[in-house]
Amino acid sequence: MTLAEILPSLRGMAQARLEENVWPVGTTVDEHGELLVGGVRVTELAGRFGTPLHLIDLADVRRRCRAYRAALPGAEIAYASKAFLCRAMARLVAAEGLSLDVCSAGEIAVARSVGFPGWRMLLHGNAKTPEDLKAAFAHGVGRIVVDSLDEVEQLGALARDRQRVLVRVTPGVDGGTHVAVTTGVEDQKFGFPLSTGAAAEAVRHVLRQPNLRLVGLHTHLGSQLRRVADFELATRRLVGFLAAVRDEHGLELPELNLGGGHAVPQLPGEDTFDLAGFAHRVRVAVHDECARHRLRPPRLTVEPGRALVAAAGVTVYRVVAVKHAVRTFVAVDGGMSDNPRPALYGARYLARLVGRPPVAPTREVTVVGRHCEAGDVLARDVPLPGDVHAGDLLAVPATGAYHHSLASNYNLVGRPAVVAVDDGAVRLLVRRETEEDLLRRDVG
Ligand SMILES: Cc1ncc(COP(=O)(O)O)c(C=O)c1O
Ligand SMILES: N[C@@H](CCCC[NH3+])C(=O)O
Repeated sequence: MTLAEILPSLRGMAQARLEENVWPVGTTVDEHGELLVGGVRVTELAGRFGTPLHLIDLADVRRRCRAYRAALPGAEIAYASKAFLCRAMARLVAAEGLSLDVCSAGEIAVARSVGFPGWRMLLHGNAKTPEDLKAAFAHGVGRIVVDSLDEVEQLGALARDRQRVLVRVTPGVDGGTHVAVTTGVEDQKFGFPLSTGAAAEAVRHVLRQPNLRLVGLHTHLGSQLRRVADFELATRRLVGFLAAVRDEHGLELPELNLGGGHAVPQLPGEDTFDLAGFAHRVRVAVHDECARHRLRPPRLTVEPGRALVAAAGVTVYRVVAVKHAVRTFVAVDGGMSDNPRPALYGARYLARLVGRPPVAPTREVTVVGRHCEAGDVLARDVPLPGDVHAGDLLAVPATGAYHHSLASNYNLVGRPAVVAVDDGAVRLLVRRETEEDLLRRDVG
Protein backbone atom coordinates (compact mmCIF):
# COMPACT_ATOMS: atom_id res chain seq x y z
CA MET A 1 0.00 0.00 0.00
CA THR A 2 1.24 3.48 -0.77
CA LEU A 3 1.17 6.24 1.81
CA ALA A 4 -1.53 7.96 -0.22
CA GLU A 5 -3.70 4.88 0.20
CA ILE A 6 -2.99 4.57 3.89
CA LEU A 7 -3.49 8.25 4.72
CA PRO A 8 -7.29 8.39 4.59
CA SER A 9 -7.61 5.49 7.02
CA LEU A 10 -5.03 7.08 9.29
CA ARG A 11 -7.03 10.29 9.23
CA GLY A 12 -10.00 8.14 10.10
CA MET A 13 -8.06 6.95 13.13
CA ALA A 14 -7.54 10.52 14.22
CA GLN A 15 -11.25 11.14 14.01
CA ALA A 16 -12.03 7.93 15.84
CA ARG A 17 -14.21 8.36 18.82
CA LEU A 18 -12.42 9.18 22.00
CA GLU A 19 -11.87 6.38 24.45
CA GLU A 20 -14.88 6.13 26.75
CA ASN A 21 -15.04 7.18 30.41
CA VAL A 22 -11.52 8.53 30.77
CA TRP A 23 -11.95 12.02 29.26
CA PRO A 24 -14.07 14.85 30.65
CA VAL A 25 -17.62 14.51 29.36
CA GLY A 26 -17.99 16.48 26.14
CA THR A 27 -14.33 16.20 25.09
CA THR A 28 -14.08 15.89 21.31
CA VAL A 29 -11.44 15.34 18.67
CA ASP A 30 -11.67 16.77 15.16
CA GLU A 31 -10.32 15.61 11.81
CA HIS A 32 -7.04 17.46 12.41
CA GLY A 33 -6.43 15.55 15.61
CA GLU A 34 -7.28 18.63 17.65
CA LEU A 35 -8.60 17.80 21.09
CA LEU A 36 -11.25 20.07 22.58
CA VAL A 37 -11.71 19.90 26.34
CA GLY A 38 -14.54 21.96 27.78
CA GLY A 39 -14.98 23.42 24.32
CA VAL A 40 -11.38 24.72 24.20
CA ARG A 41 -8.55 23.64 21.88
CA VAL A 42 -5.79 21.95 23.80
CA THR A 43 -3.08 23.19 21.43
CA GLU A 44 -4.12 26.78 22.15
CA LEU A 45 -3.94 26.16 25.88
CA ALA A 46 -0.51 24.56 25.58
CA GLY A 47 0.69 27.53 23.51
CA ARG A 48 -0.69 30.07 25.94
CA PHE A 49 0.20 28.47 29.28
CA GLY A 50 3.10 26.19 28.40
CA THR A 51 3.61 22.52 29.22
CA PRO A 52 3.36 20.37 31.20
CA LEU A 53 -0.09 21.67 31.93
CA HIS A 54 -2.88 20.38 34.14
CA LEU A 55 -6.33 21.06 32.71
CA ILE A 56 -9.45 20.71 34.80
CA ASP A 57 -12.91 20.82 33.29
CA LEU A 58 -15.02 22.48 35.96
CA ALA A 59 -18.33 21.74 34.22
CA ASP A 60 -17.42 18.07 34.41
CA VAL A 61 -16.66 18.36 38.14
CA ARG A 62 -20.00 20.09 38.75
CA ARG A 63 -21.81 17.37 36.87
CA ARG A 64 -20.21 14.72 39.06
CA CYS A 65 -21.00 16.62 42.28
CA ARG A 66 -24.64 16.73 41.19
CA ALA A 67 -24.66 13.04 40.32
CA TYR A 68 -23.51 12.24 43.86
CA ARG A 69 -26.14 14.45 45.43
CA ALA A 70 -28.84 12.90 43.25
CA ALA A 71 -27.71 9.33 43.96
CA LEU A 72 -27.60 9.86 47.72
CA PRO A 73 -30.46 12.18 48.64
CA GLY A 74 -30.33 13.26 52.27
CA ALA A 75 -26.73 12.13 52.67
CA GLU A 76 -23.86 14.54 53.20
CA ILE A 77 -21.32 14.55 50.36
CA ALA A 78 -17.93 15.76 51.55
CA TYR A 79 -15.36 16.31 48.82
CA ALA A 80 -11.99 14.87 49.86
CA SER A 81 -9.87 17.91 49.11
CA LYS A 82 -6.57 15.98 49.15
CA ALA A 83 -7.50 14.83 45.64
CA PHE A 84 -7.13 18.39 44.32
CA LEU A 85 -7.67 21.69 46.06
CA CYS A 86 -7.28 25.28 45.03
CA ARG A 87 -9.49 28.29 45.68
CA ALA A 88 -11.62 27.72 42.60
CA MET A 89 -12.29 24.12 43.63
CA ALA A 90 -13.22 25.20 47.14
CA ARG A 91 -15.64 27.78 45.70
CA LEU A 92 -17.16 25.21 43.36
CA VAL A 93 -17.61 22.67 46.16
CA ALA A 94 -19.24 25.31 48.36
CA ALA A 95 -21.58 26.38 45.57
CA GLU A 96 -22.57 22.76 44.87
CA GLY A 97 -23.62 22.36 48.50
CA LEU A 98 -20.97 19.78 49.38
CA SER A 99 -18.98 19.59 52.58
CA LEU A 100 -15.19 19.44 52.60
CA ASP A 101 -12.83 16.82 53.98
CA VAL A 102 -9.57 18.54 54.92
CA CYS A 103 -6.47 17.12 56.54
CA SER A 104 -4.06 19.96 57.16
CA ALA A 105 -3.83 23.61 58.15
CA GLY A 106 -2.92 24.29 54.51
CA GLU A 107 -6.13 22.80 53.15
CA ILE A 108 -8.11 24.68 55.80
CA ALA A 109 -6.33 27.92 54.82
CA VAL A 110 -7.19 27.58 51.12
CA ALA A 111 -10.83 26.77 51.84
CA ARG A 112 -11.06 29.50 54.43
CA SER A 113 -9.61 32.08 52.02
CA VAL A 114 -12.71 31.79 49.86
CA GLY A 115 -15.10 31.74 52.81
CA PHE A 116 -15.83 28.02 52.83
CA PRO A 117 -17.89 27.61 56.00
CA GLY A 118 -15.94 25.93 58.79
CA TRP A 119 -18.98 24.05 60.01
CA ARG A 120 -19.10 22.20 56.70
CA MET A 121 -15.53 20.92 57.06
CA LEU A 122 -14.31 17.64 58.54
CA LEU A 123 -10.72 17.37 59.69
CA HIS A 124 -8.93 14.05 59.15
CA GLY A 125 -5.46 12.71 59.78
CA ASN A 126 -3.64 10.11 61.84
CA ALA A 127 -1.12 12.69 63.09
CA LYS A 128 -2.78 16.07 63.22
CA THR A 129 -0.23 18.63 64.30
CA PRO A 130 -0.86 21.43 66.80
CA GLU A 131 -0.98 23.78 63.77
CA ASP A 132 -3.69 21.67 62.13
CA LEU A 133 -5.76 21.66 65.33
CA LYS A 134 -5.20 25.39 65.88
CA ALA A 135 -6.38 26.12 62.35
CA ALA A 136 -9.41 23.89 62.86
CA PHE A 137 -10.42 25.72 66.04
CA ALA A 138 -9.71 29.14 64.57
CA HIS A 139 -12.03 28.43 61.66
CA GLY A 140 -14.66 26.52 63.61
CA VAL A 141 -14.21 23.24 61.72
CA GLY A 142 -17.44 21.36 62.27
CA ARG A 143 -16.18 17.85 63.01
CA ILE A 144 -12.83 16.34 63.80
CA VAL A 145 -12.32 12.65 63.05
CA VAL A 146 -10.11 11.33 65.85
CA ASP A 147 -7.50 8.75 65.01
CA SER A 148 -5.44 8.10 68.17
CA LEU A 149 -5.83 8.22 71.94
CA ASP A 150 -3.11 10.89 72.06
CA GLU A 151 -5.22 13.01 69.78
CA VAL A 152 -8.27 12.53 72.01
CA GLU A 153 -6.24 13.84 74.98
CA GLN A 154 -4.80 16.76 73.01
CA LEU A 155 -8.18 17.72 71.61
CA GLY A 156 -9.81 17.37 74.98
CA ALA A 157 -7.30 19.82 76.42
CA LEU A 158 -7.54 22.35 73.57
CA ALA A 159 -11.20 22.22 72.59
CA ARG A 160 -13.86 24.70 73.60
CA ASP A 161 -17.61 24.56 73.11
CA ARG A 162 -17.85 20.78 73.01
CA GLN A 163 -16.07 20.17 69.72
CA ARG A 164 -17.92 17.56 67.65
CA VAL A 165 -15.87 14.50 66.90
CA LEU A 166 -16.19 11.18 65.09
CA VAL A 167 -14.12 8.10 65.87
CA ARG A 168 -12.34 6.53 62.90
CA VAL A 169 -12.88 2.78 62.92
CA THR A 170 -11.13 0.03 60.93
CA PRO A 171 -13.75 -2.61 60.31
CA GLY A 172 -11.39 -5.31 59.03
CA VAL A 173 -12.57 -5.07 55.44
CA ASP A 174 -10.01 -5.38 52.66
CA GLY A 175 -11.22 -3.38 49.67
CA GLY A 176 -8.94 -5.22 47.25
CA THR A 177 -6.84 -2.28 46.13
CA HIS A 178 -3.15 -1.36 46.16
CA VAL A 179 -1.64 -1.94 49.59
CA ALA A 180 -0.46 1.69 49.80
CA VAL A 181 -4.08 2.87 49.75
CA THR A 182 -5.69 0.04 51.71
CA THR A 183 -7.12 1.46 54.93
CA GLY A 184 -10.04 -0.77 55.95
CA VAL A 185 -7.82 -3.55 57.30
CA GLU A 186 -6.57 -3.48 60.84
CA ASP A 187 -2.82 -3.71 60.24
CA GLN A 188 -2.18 -0.20 58.91
CA LYS A 189 -1.76 3.20 60.50
CA PHE A 190 -5.29 4.65 60.31
CA GLY A 191 -8.21 4.24 62.69
CA PHE A 192 -9.06 2.09 65.69
CA PRO A 193 -9.60 -1.63 64.97
CA LEU A 194 -13.08 -2.86 65.74
CA SER A 195 -12.28 -6.51 66.44
CA THR A 196 -9.61 -5.86 69.09
CA GLY A 197 -11.84 -3.58 71.16
CA ALA A 198 -9.64 -0.55 70.35
CA ALA A 199 -12.57 1.28 68.76
CA ALA A 200 -14.74 0.72 71.85
CA GLU A 201 -11.88 1.99 74.02
CA ALA A 202 -11.53 5.10 71.84
CA VAL A 203 -15.23 5.82 72.29
CA ARG A 204 -14.82 5.57 76.09
CA HIS A 205 -11.87 7.99 75.96
CA VAL A 206 -13.82 10.53 73.92
CA LEU A 207 -16.81 10.30 76.24
CA ARG A 208 -14.57 11.04 79.23
CA GLN A 209 -13.58 14.40 77.73
CA PRO A 210 -16.05 17.09 78.79
CA ASN A 211 -14.97 19.38 75.93
CA LEU A 212 -15.68 16.81 73.22
CA ARG A 213 -19.01 15.72 71.86
CA LEU A 214 -19.08 12.35 70.12
CA VAL A 215 -21.45 12.54 67.14
CA GLY A 216 -20.57 9.53 65.03
CA LEU A 217 -18.32 6.92 63.52
CA HIS A 218 -16.14 7.10 60.45
CA THR A 219 -14.47 4.54 58.26
CA HIS A 220 -12.53 4.74 55.02
CA LEU A 221 -11.72 1.46 53.33
CA GLY A 222 -9.17 2.73 50.84
CA SER A 223 -8.93 4.25 47.41
CA GLN A 224 -9.75 2.96 43.88
CA LEU A 225 -12.30 0.50 45.30
CA ARG A 226 -14.65 -1.26 42.92
CA ARG A 227 -16.52 -3.77 45.07
CA VAL A 228 -19.76 -2.39 46.44
CA ALA A 229 -20.10 -5.49 48.64
CA ASP A 230 -17.13 -4.34 50.72
CA PHE A 231 -18.89 -1.07 51.53
CA GLU A 232 -21.99 -2.99 52.48
CA LEU A 233 -20.05 -5.27 54.83
CA ALA A 234 -18.30 -2.31 56.48
CA THR A 235 -21.63 -0.53 56.86
CA ARG A 236 -23.19 -3.54 58.58
CA ARG A 237 -20.25 -3.82 60.97
CA LEU A 238 -20.33 -0.13 61.82
CA VAL A 239 -24.06 -0.11 62.47
CA GLY A 240 -23.46 -3.08 64.74
CA PHE A 241 -20.89 -0.96 66.56
CA LEU A 242 -23.34 1.97 66.81
CA ALA A 243 -25.63 -0.47 68.61
CA ALA A 244 -22.80 -1.57 70.91
CA VAL A 245 -22.09 2.08 71.78
CA ARG A 246 -25.78 2.61 72.52
CA ASP A 247 -25.87 -0.51 74.71
CA GLU A 248 -22.76 0.47 76.68
CA HIS A 249 -23.31 4.22 77.00
CA GLY A 250 -26.99 4.78 76.33
CA LEU A 251 -26.01 7.07 73.47
CA GLU A 252 -27.33 6.89 69.89
CA LEU A 253 -24.80 8.51 67.57
CA PRO A 254 -26.43 10.46 64.75
CA GLU A 255 -23.70 10.22 62.08
CA LEU A 256 -22.17 7.43 60.05
CA ASN A 257 -19.38 8.44 57.68
CA LEU A 258 -18.42 5.79 55.13
CA GLY A 259 -15.41 7.63 53.68
CA GLY A 260 -14.56 7.68 49.99
CA GLY A 261 -12.55 5.47 47.70
CA HIS A 262 -14.93 5.05 44.76
CA ALA A 263 -12.89 3.91 41.78
CA VAL A 264 -12.53 5.69 38.47
CA PRO A 265 -11.35 4.15 35.19
CA GLN A 266 -7.80 5.04 34.25
CA LEU A 267 -7.87 3.10 31.00
CA PRO A 268 -10.60 2.53 28.42
CA GLY A 269 -12.64 -0.56 29.14
CA GLU A 270 -12.32 -0.29 32.92
CA ASP A 271 -15.60 -0.16 34.80
CA THR A 272 -16.91 3.00 36.40
CA PHE A 273 -17.94 2.74 40.04
CA ASP A 274 -21.49 1.49 40.51
CA LEU A 275 -22.74 4.53 42.40
CA ALA A 276 -26.41 3.58 42.18
CA GLY A 277 -25.60 0.07 43.41
CA PHE A 278 -23.52 1.53 46.23
CA ALA A 279 -26.32 3.89 47.27
CA HIS A 280 -28.87 1.11 47.23
CA ARG A 281 -26.88 -1.53 49.06
CA VAL A 282 -25.62 0.84 51.72
CA ARG A 283 -29.12 2.14 52.38
CA VAL A 284 -30.50 -1.38 52.65
CA ALA A 285 -27.66 -2.34 54.99
CA VAL A 286 -28.29 0.66 57.23
CA HIS A 287 -32.03 0.06 57.22
CA ASP A 288 -31.76 -3.69 58.00
CA GLU A 289 -29.13 -3.37 60.71
CA CYS A 290 -30.84 -0.42 62.36
CA ALA A 291 -34.14 -2.32 62.40
CA ARG A 292 -32.40 -5.39 63.84
CA HIS A 293 -30.78 -3.33 66.62
CA ARG A 294 -33.71 -0.95 67.10
CA LEU A 295 -31.60 2.08 66.25
CA ARG A 296 -32.63 5.33 64.60
CA PRO A 297 -30.86 5.36 61.19
CA PRO A 298 -27.87 7.71 61.31
CA ARG A 299 -27.27 10.39 58.71
CA LEU A 300 -24.80 9.12 56.13
CA THR A 301 -21.74 10.96 54.89
CA VAL A 302 -19.61 9.89 51.95
CA GLU A 303 -16.27 11.46 51.05
CA PRO A 304 -15.47 11.01 47.36
CA GLY A 305 -12.28 12.64 46.16
CA ARG A 306 -11.09 10.92 43.01
CA ALA A 307 -14.62 10.20 41.77
CA LEU A 308 -15.39 13.92 41.54
CA VAL A 309 -12.24 15.19 39.85
CA ALA A 310 -10.11 12.44 38.29
CA ALA A 311 -11.89 12.21 34.96
CA ALA A 312 -12.19 15.99 34.77
CA GLY A 313 -8.42 16.36 34.53
CA VAL A 314 -6.15 16.11 31.50
CA THR A 315 -2.39 16.64 31.55
CA VAL A 316 -0.70 18.01 28.45
CA TYR A 317 2.98 17.34 27.77
CA ARG A 318 5.35 18.24 24.97
CA VAL A 319 7.52 15.50 23.52
CA VAL A 320 11.20 16.31 24.01
CA ALA A 321 12.87 13.26 22.48
CA VAL A 322 12.07 9.89 20.93
CA LYS A 323 14.56 7.07 21.39
CA HIS A 324 14.50 3.64 19.80
CA ALA A 325 16.42 1.42 22.22
CA VAL A 326 15.07 -2.05 23.01
CA ARG A 327 11.69 -0.38 23.04
CA THR A 328 10.57 3.04 21.82
CA PHE A 329 10.77 5.68 24.53
CA VAL A 330 8.83 8.89 24.06
CA ALA A 331 10.27 11.35 26.58
CA VAL A 332 8.17 14.35 27.63
CA ASP A 333 8.77 17.58 29.51
CA GLY A 334 7.14 16.38 32.77
CA GLY A 335 7.15 13.10 34.61
CA MET A 336 7.13 11.78 38.14
CA SER A 337 7.22 15.30 39.57
CA ASP A 338 3.73 15.99 38.19
CA ASN A 339 2.54 12.37 38.27
CA PRO A 340 4.21 10.00 40.74
CA ARG A 341 1.29 7.53 40.58
CA PRO A 342 2.86 5.02 38.17
CA ALA A 343 5.93 4.86 40.42
CA LEU A 344 3.90 4.70 43.65
CA TYR A 345 1.03 2.40 42.67
CA GLY A 346 1.90 0.99 39.27
CA ALA A 347 -0.92 3.14 37.85
CA ARG A 348 -1.53 2.79 34.10
CA TYR A 349 -2.38 5.64 31.71
CA LEU A 350 -3.40 6.35 28.18
CA ALA A 351 -1.69 9.02 26.06
CA ARG A 352 -3.03 10.64 22.91
CA LEU A 353 -1.29 12.65 20.21
CA VAL A 354 -2.86 16.11 20.05
CA GLY A 355 -3.02 18.77 17.38
CA ARG A 356 -2.22 16.91 14.18
CA PRO A 357 -3.40 13.77 12.40
CA PRO A 358 -0.97 10.86 12.59
CA VAL A 359 0.87 9.92 9.42
CA ALA A 360 2.10 6.49 10.49
CA PRO A 361 0.39 3.46 11.94
CA THR A 362 0.05 3.07 15.65
CA ARG A 363 2.58 1.12 17.66
CA GLU A 364 3.28 0.58 21.31
CA VAL A 365 5.66 3.00 22.98
CA THR A 366 6.66 3.83 26.51
CA VAL A 367 6.07 7.42 27.58
CA VAL A 368 8.72 8.48 30.07
CA GLY A 369 9.43 11.63 32.03
CA ARG A 370 12.45 13.89 32.29
CA HIS A 371 13.57 12.93 35.79
CA CYS A 372 16.73 11.18 36.89
CA GLU A 373 15.18 7.80 37.62
CA ALA A 374 14.68 4.81 35.36
CA GLY A 375 11.32 4.36 37.10
CA ASP A 376 10.11 7.72 35.82
CA VAL A 377 7.65 6.11 33.42
CA LEU A 378 4.31 7.81 32.77
CA ALA A 379 2.64 5.27 30.51
CA ARG A 380 3.86 1.80 29.64
CA ASP A 381 3.18 0.17 26.29
CA VAL A 382 0.67 2.72 25.07
CA PRO A 383 -0.45 2.85 21.44
CA LEU A 384 0.74 6.04 19.73
CA PRO A 385 1.29 6.83 16.05
CA GLY A 386 4.73 5.66 14.94
CA ASP A 387 5.62 9.15 13.72
CA VAL A 388 5.46 10.82 17.14
CA HIS A 389 8.39 13.20 17.30
CA ALA A 390 9.96 15.95 19.38
CA GLY A 391 7.66 18.97 19.58
CA ASP A 392 4.44 16.96 19.46
CA LEU A 393 1.84 17.39 22.17
CA LEU A 394 0.50 14.45 24.16
CA ALA A 395 -2.60 14.51 26.35
CA VAL A 396 -2.98 12.10 29.26
CA PRO A 397 -6.53 11.72 30.62
CA ALA A 398 -7.87 10.86 34.08
CA THR A 399 -5.31 13.03 35.82
CA GLY A 400 -7.56 15.35 37.85
CA ALA A 401 -7.10 13.57 41.20
CA TYR A 402 -3.85 13.10 43.11
CA HIS A 403 -1.71 14.62 40.40
CA HIS A 404 -1.31 18.31 41.13
CA SER A 405 -1.84 17.54 44.82
CA LEU A 406 0.89 14.87 44.81
CA ALA A 407 3.29 16.88 42.64
CA SER A 408 6.83 17.56 43.84
CA ASN A 409 9.81 19.67 42.88
CA TYR A 410 12.09 16.71 42.16
CA ASN A 411 15.16 17.87 40.24
CA LEU A 412 14.02 21.37 41.22
CA VAL A 413 11.44 21.36 38.49
CA GLY A 414 8.58 23.80 39.09
CA ARG A 415 5.11 22.33 39.44
CA PRO A 416 2.85 22.82 36.39
CA ALA A 417 0.12 25.40 36.10
CA VAL A 418 -3.51 24.39 36.51
CA VAL A 419 -5.92 25.87 33.99
CA ALA A 420 -9.69 25.55 34.20
CA VAL A 421 -11.87 25.11 31.17
CA ASP A 422 -15.55 25.68 31.74
CA ASP A 423 -17.99 25.57 28.86
CA GLY A 424 -15.70 27.46 26.50
CA ALA A 425 -14.20 29.75 29.16
CA VAL A 426 -10.55 29.52 30.21
CA ARG A 427 -9.06 30.59 33.54
CA LEU A 428 -5.65 30.16 35.09
CA LEU A 429 -6.22 28.67 38.56
CA VAL A 430 -2.72 27.92 39.79
CA ARG A 431 0.26 29.49 38.11
CA ARG A 432 3.31 27.49 37.09
CA GLU A 433 6.11 27.51 39.67
CA THR A 434 9.11 29.42 38.44
CA GLU A 435 12.81 29.33 39.25
CA GLU A 436 12.23 32.50 41.28
CA ASP A 437 9.69 30.62 43.42
CA LEU A 438 12.21 27.87 44.02
CA LEU A 439 15.02 30.31 44.80
CA ARG A 440 12.92 32.54 47.04
CA ARG A 441 12.34 29.83 49.61
CA ASP A 442 16.00 28.76 49.68
CA VAL A 443 17.27 31.21 52.28
CA GLY A 444 20.58 29.60 53.32
C1 LIG B 1 -10.57 9.86 55.14
C2 LIG B 1 -10.61 9.87 53.66
N1 LIG B 1 -11.76 10.17 53.05
C3 LIG B 1 -11.84 10.23 51.70
C4 LIG B 1 -10.76 9.96 50.90
C5 LIG B 1 -10.94 10.06 49.43
O1 LIG B 1 -10.58 8.95 48.75
P1 LIG B 1 -10.89 8.87 47.19
O2 LIG B 1 -10.21 10.01 46.55
O3 LIG B 1 -10.31 7.57 46.79
O4 LIG B 1 -12.37 8.93 47.05
C6 LIG B 1 -9.55 9.61 51.50
C7 LIG B 1 -8.38 9.21 50.68
O5 LIG B 1 -8.27 8.01 50.38
C8 LIG B 1 -9.46 9.57 52.91
O6 LIG B 1 -8.31 9.28 53.51
N1 LIG C 1 -2.63 9.19 46.52
C1 LIG C 1 -3.46 8.07 46.21
C2 LIG C 1 -4.79 8.17 46.84
C3 LIG C 1 -4.68 8.39 48.29
C4 LIG C 1 -6.00 8.54 48.87
C5 LIG C 1 -5.94 9.36 50.12
N2 LIG C 1 -6.17 8.58 51.31
C6 LIG C 1 -3.60 7.92 44.71
O1 LIG C 1 -3.13 8.68 43.96
O2 LIG C 1 -4.21 6.99 44.24
